[in-house]
Formats: sequence, C-alpha cells, structure tokens
Amino acid sequence: MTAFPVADEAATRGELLGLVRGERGALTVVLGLMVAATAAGLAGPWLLGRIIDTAGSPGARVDLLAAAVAGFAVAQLLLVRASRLAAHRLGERATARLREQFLDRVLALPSRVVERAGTGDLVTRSTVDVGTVGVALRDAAPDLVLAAAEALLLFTAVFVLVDPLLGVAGLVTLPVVVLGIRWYRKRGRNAYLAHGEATSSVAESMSATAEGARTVGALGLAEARVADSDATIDTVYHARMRTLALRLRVFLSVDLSHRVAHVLVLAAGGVAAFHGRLTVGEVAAAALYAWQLADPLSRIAQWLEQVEGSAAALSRIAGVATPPDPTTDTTPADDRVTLSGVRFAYIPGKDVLHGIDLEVRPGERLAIVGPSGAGKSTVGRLIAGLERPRAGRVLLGGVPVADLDPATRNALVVLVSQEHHIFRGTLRDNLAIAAPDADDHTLTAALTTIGWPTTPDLDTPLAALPPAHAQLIAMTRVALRDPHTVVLDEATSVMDPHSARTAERALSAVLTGRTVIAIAHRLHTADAADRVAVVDRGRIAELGTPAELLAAGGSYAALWRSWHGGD
Ligand SMILES: Nc1ncnc2c1ncn2[C@@H]1O[C@H](COP(=O)(O)OP(=O)(O)OP(=O)(O)O)[C@@H](O)[C@H]1O
Repeated sequence: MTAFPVADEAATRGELLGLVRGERGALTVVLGLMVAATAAGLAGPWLLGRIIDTAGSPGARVDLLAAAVAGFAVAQLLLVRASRLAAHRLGERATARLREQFLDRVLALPSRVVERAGTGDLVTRSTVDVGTVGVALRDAAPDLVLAAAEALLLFTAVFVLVDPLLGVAGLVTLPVVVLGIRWYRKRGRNAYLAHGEATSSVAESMSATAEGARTVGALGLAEARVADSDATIDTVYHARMRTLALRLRVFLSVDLSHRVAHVLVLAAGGVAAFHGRLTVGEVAAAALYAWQLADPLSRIAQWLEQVEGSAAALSRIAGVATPPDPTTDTTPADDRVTLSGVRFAYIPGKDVLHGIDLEVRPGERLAIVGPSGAGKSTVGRLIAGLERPRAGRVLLGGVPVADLDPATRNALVVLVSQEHHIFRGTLRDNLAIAAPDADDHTLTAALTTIGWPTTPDLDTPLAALPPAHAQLIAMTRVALRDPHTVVLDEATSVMDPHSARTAERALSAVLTGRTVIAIAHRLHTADAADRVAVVDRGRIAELGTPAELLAAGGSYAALWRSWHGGD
C-alpha cells in the first residue's frame, strides 16, 4: 500500500478541467489548425481520383490537378506542424502548472502527514506521475484529437466525395473498435493504478534503504533490503505485463477491424465499378481514404495507453490532498505552555500518551527524561503543534497550539531535532528560510553570535556539511526566527566531543532568555534544568527540581545513578 490515496474519476476530471481552464483561446487555435490540416489532407485522394478519371480525356489539365495535389500535401504538412507546435506549447504550460500545483499541495500538507507518508510515494507522484501526465498533455492529447478528426473526416469524405455505400462498407467494423476501446478503458484504470502503486513501492523501498544506510550496514541487512527491492521490482514487472496484455488486445481489435474494413471497401467498390455505378477513379479515391485510415487508427490505439496511464497518474496526483487543519485567529495571551489531560495515538485505538498534565512557565528550562518509547518526543511534538492531541488540550498562551496558523506558530515555538536539513544553495539561502526579510547584516550578526567558526561568507555554496556546521545553521535559523519557546529533542548526541562542544556553545547562545523544553538523553541536560519531568509509559511519573527528585529516590534518582555511572 502506498501512503496517499487516489482521487476518484470525478475528482480527476475536475483536476483536468482545472488545468485546461483559462486556455480556451489557445485550445481554439490548436483545434482550428488541426481541422484545417485534416481538410487539406483529404483533398489529395479526391484530386488523385479526378486525375485517374480525366487523364485520358482531351483538354484535361492533369498538370494543374497534380500541382494542386502537391500544394494540398505541402499545406497539410505545414498545418500539421503548426498545430503540433501550438499543442506542445499548450501542453507544456499545463504541465508546468500541474507541477506548481503539486508542489503547493505538498507544502500545504501538515508535516506529520509528510513524515508518516515517507518520501518514495511522494517523489514518484511528483516525478513519474507528473511526467506521465505531461506527455499526455503535450503529445498524446493533441495527436489523439488530430487522429480522431482525421478518422472522422476520412469517413465523411468517402460518404460525401465518393459514395455512401462505400462509406457504410468502411463503417461495418466500427462497432468492434468501439467495443474494444470500451473494454480496454474499463480495465485500464485499475491496471495503471496498480502499476503506479507498484512504482511507488520501488521508490519507497529504495529510499528507505538509502535513508537507513547506516542501520543496514550496522545490522548486516543488505540481503534483506535487496530481497525487499526485488519483491517490489517483481510487482512492477507483473503490473506492467498486465497493462501490456490489455494494450495488445486493443491493438489487435483496431488493426483487424481496419484491415477488414479496407477489404470491404475495395470489394464493394470493385462490384460497383463492374456494374458501372462508380468510376475506377472514385474507387481508387475510396481505397486511398480507407488505406489512410490505418495511420490515425493506429495512433489512437497507441496513445490510448498513454491517456489511460496518465488518467491514473492524475488520480494519484489529485489524491495527494488532506483537508487543511483548522486554524484560529486568536492571539496567545502570553508565553505559557499548558498540557491538560493530553491523550495521543499514532494508530487509532493505541494511545501512547494516557493523560499528561504539565505547565511550563515562561523562561523555564524543563527536561523531559524517561525510558525509550515512553512518549517524550511525542510530548515535544505536541508542544510544538506538530501533532494534535486525541483528547485534552495543549495550549500556548491559552490557545490550542495546533490551531495556530503555521506561520504564527513557527514564530512562537520551534522544535529542534537531531536532523537539520541543509538545502541546496548558499549559506544565505539556507538562513533566509527562517527569516526571508532579514538583510545580510542581520544574517551575519546571527551567525557570529552563534559562534560560526570563520568570518561568515553568505555566498558560500552549501552541499553536505559536517553535522556540527549543520547544527550551527539550525541554531542560527532558530535565533533568526526568535521564538519564545524551544523544544529541543537532544540535538548534540550524535556528535564527536569537539563538535558537540561547539554545538553546545551555539545552543546555549540561542537558548538564552527562552523557555526550553529539552528531551534529555544525557545527564547534564537534566541536571542543569529548572525542573525535570519523568515520562514513563505515556504518563508523567515524577515532576520536580533535579534536587527534589534525587532526594525522593524514585525513578529519576535511579536514572541519575545509572547516568552517573556511564556519563
Ligand atoms: N510515527 C509513529 N507511528 C507510530 N508509532 C509511533 C510513531 N512515533 C512514535 N511512535 C510510538 O509512540 C511511542 C512513543 O514514542 P516516542 O518517540 O514519543 O518515545 P520517546 O520516549 O521519545 O522514545 P526515544 O527515547 O526512543 O526517542 C513509542 O511506542 C513509539 O513506538
């Protein structure tokens, strides 16, 4: 199962209409050029028929007719090229808009949704699926319209320019084509959705292996990861085979129908010519039209796959949407953090917090300690407004923190974890994320305060940075954002001692004067706190100053003793 759902057919149609809306003028130009190109193409066979019938008669201007045939052929070529160019531009514009819309949609997702979804599915939808829809908009859709118009006009030409009887002969097999296409479309959606889901699983498996490379190496999981990837690749292979099998059948029905129709037109034309109802030239023109049908029909069959695949891709793109979290306009009254009766579950029915009550005073340093899996990080995420409690309230200055709109919330409370993402770009770009309006002077001053080891050069391009530098950038971002509360998910535990010291200094510079809620994995973080909360199995087991808790001789005292032995 991939992480995000797929939109139903009605929502997908709405998405498509949204993409082409506003392009009515360009669409009219494209369609006009296509119809003109097709009409120019139809004149050729009719004129050739005239040449055949009049070539022997005295005074016939075969040369003029031949010149007209050539003229129409050139005109058709130019019109086809012009219509394709216009259609490509239209398709590219729509694809660019789709990309932008998708990015906006991903950015609007609550971070908890993105985190839980994993990256593979989102990346596949934003690259493979958007690309598939792009090809359909740019190439398949215009050519499909062109091919359908050509096929329609070819039949009309046989009816109008040659003989209705031959037209009927050419249409005898049409129901087989229509039924074949309907059969294909009925099965296509599910087959292509399954293919898209399988492709996402491959990306999911690969990205999990890459992201967890250290764990894979440390625990010798290479074989298991390879087996996992093999399984997902196998699923893609079978899903692809299914779509190819469907396509093969629709190709067969279209090709066979066309061949049979062509033979029927020739046979009926032969009989009509034999009885003198039609001239040889008329039969030749009809046969040429019927022969010409092969091209649009095979293009329709070929593009059908693209259209079906991209309809499924568009459903997957439209599926990446979550109703936005409700927000409030109420401004927090003060900087107080209050949790009352907080219960929380990642998986419905499985609470990991069972009624947390806690009040953090402005400017206080609170350390949260406890065994692994007790719920410490979850408390931190709730305070930072990244999760909503299932029951109870998490308030910032009297307002539910998760209801604050993200920009307001991020200016008041920031969660600093061990993962600091450095984006491609310069040092300036990476800091501007936190303070888009800050000038160079402000950025440089913030870096200096934080203890940037050299004179900061904001134009330095950043790629992979050692953890200590990434940490300094993260701290500078916090300083620039200037929140009153920082939730610290033990930010220096993965570093070597020297880097950790640099990071510690940066941390203490940035934390001065703020409320700090530190999820502590080390003794001195807890020791230096004003108060310590011990979380155990989703409850606050102890709460007090470090000295009080030590004196009480409870679980903090036991933890302190074990830390003291090993810190
Ligand atoms: N995204 C998630 N989906 C499902 N369960 C989760 C998720 N994140 C955490 N949990 C579960 O919630 C419980 C509390 O996790 P949490 O990370 O808050 O504990 P912790 O005390 O911070 O642990 P640690 O010290 O190991 O980081 C654990 O049982 C954990 O397995």
